[in-house]
Amino acid sequence: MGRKFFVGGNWKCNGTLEEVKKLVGTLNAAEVPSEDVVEVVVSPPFVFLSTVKALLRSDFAVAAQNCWVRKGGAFTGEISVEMLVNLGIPWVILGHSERRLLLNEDKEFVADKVAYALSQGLNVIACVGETLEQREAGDTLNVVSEQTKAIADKVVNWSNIVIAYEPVWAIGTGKVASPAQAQEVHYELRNWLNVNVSPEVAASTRIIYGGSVNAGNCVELAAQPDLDGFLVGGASLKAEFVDIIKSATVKQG
Ligand SMILES: O=C(CO)COP(=O)(O)O
Repeated sequence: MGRKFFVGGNWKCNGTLEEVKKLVGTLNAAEVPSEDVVEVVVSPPFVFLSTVKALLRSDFAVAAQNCWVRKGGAFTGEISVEMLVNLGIPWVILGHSERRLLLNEDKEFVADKVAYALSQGLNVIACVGETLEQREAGDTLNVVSEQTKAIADKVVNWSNIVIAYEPVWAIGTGKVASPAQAQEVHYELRNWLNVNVSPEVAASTRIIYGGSVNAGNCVELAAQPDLDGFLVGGASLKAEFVDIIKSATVKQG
């Protein structure tokens, strides 16, 4: 199947220039498994992207946290896909629940962004996930399938997409999904891809987990068969992120 373990660090709206440089220094000094074993991508706020790209070790890549939905132009405050391509930024995170919920990005808008970013050569970390209310109503699988379907309806080539399953109730709350809860949704998402896209896409697409991942819970999560890595928030701002990267070796044994 060849799904290389993927660890993303989503720095969200955090950090000063000094803090960002210090964090990059920590990452650069870290001993981690080789690029054959794990793909590492960190996502600083837009204003620090160039600095991080210039200073970061060459085996780690950078991602933007958002982009405009179509070609750039008269869209005050937005950052275009073309600009990211121009700066050599290879990845973008799209559809994060903080943008879906706080900035009212609906699934069609997210899917349009994914399709446009891919069309211009970016790799996309596409986030899906249910709220606590939706989980308690038994709607988890419906919600994540609908979010994935919106993307699948607009995307032909899946080779540059990583899906991040991030249950909203687990983000920044310290309430991590149990390994079994995560595995169940990852399995169902892969099954959805199998039935609705193709067996090849289901087998090759990485589905990573996000929501209160830390050094203490990453190994058990990483051991789940349909979990191909992590999208880490809070812990990606700390040296602990290195331990999370190292959990990739769980897949080797
Ligand atoms: O939203 C997340 C990553 O995109 C997860 O955030 P936390 O790891 O802080 O829960």
